[in-house]
Amino acid sequence: FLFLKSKIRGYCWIHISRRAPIRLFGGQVTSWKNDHGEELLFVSSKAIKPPKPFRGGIPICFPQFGTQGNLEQHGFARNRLWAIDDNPPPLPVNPAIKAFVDLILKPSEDDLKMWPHSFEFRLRIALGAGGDLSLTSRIRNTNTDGRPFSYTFAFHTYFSVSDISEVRVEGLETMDYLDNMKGKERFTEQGDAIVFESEVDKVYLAAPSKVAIIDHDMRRTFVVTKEGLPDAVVWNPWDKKAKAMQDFGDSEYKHMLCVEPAAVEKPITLKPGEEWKGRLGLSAVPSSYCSGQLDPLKVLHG
Ligand SMILES: O=P(O)(O)OC[C@H]1O[C@H](O)[C@H](O)[C@@H](O)[C@@H]1O
Repeated sequence: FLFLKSKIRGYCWIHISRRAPIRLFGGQVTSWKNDHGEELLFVSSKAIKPPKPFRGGIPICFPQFGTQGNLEQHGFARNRLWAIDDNPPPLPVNPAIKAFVDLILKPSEDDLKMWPHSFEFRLRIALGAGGDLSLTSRIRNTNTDGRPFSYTFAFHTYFSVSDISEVRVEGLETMDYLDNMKGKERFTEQGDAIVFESEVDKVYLAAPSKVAIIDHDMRRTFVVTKEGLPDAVVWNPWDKKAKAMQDFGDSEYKHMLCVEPAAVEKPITLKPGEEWKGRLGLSAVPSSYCSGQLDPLKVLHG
């Protein structure tokens, strides 16, 4: 089968290959498991029900990332009911894909009052034979008044990690970033891989197409690939902000890390009839870390 549809707690979920449930509210992947049934994405034990955004999995930020505009934080797509797209325009066939589902979001009359642009947002969620997960976004300007529109975007991916203090992110060293905690001021990352000792909220600019999250304790490496999305946001709220968030446990920051392929610094502009495509690829590979034996270049370049 390609996917199953079920109704749990009054709202609709779909499951592809029993390994990745997707919430139609938000078009949001809420779980991704490996062959051993281990959860790879973080979901807060305090995640709340619609109409609030769901804390965990892979929320979609569109048409605005963060507070960069007049809309609600991260835009409205994560707060809308998406539909199953029964007849999506074809995408190039990838033989590694085992199962997929297509979703679609179009603006409601109320959305058009807030953001006066007509669009079709198609999302393909696919599982590969080895358990890899990919999300492909296609956004089309369907304005009939000849007007272009611009937006910012992110796949706000929450990874589950054993202990944030033991995690390293490889691939972003020496990159320029905007620090959301310092009024979006621009800095350059120094030296080594990124480690975590306090709150982090950074937008890495023109980040590489592959980033690795190395979890020593779990002996696992997440490889995040991105296409069409120049930036990568890295976020962990740490203890103080965790306590202030209603839908997040006080100590849950220890077990999560957001690495979010995104288009933040330079908004994407589409003319009527134009379509943009962005892709997120996730794989989780076993890593046997033994004091410095893990070769980051191997992780990043295969
Ligand atoms: O609480 P939310 O609206 O889901 O946002 C959670 C976080 O998302 C991103 O990572 C932003 O860079 C952060 O500034 C924000 O705090």
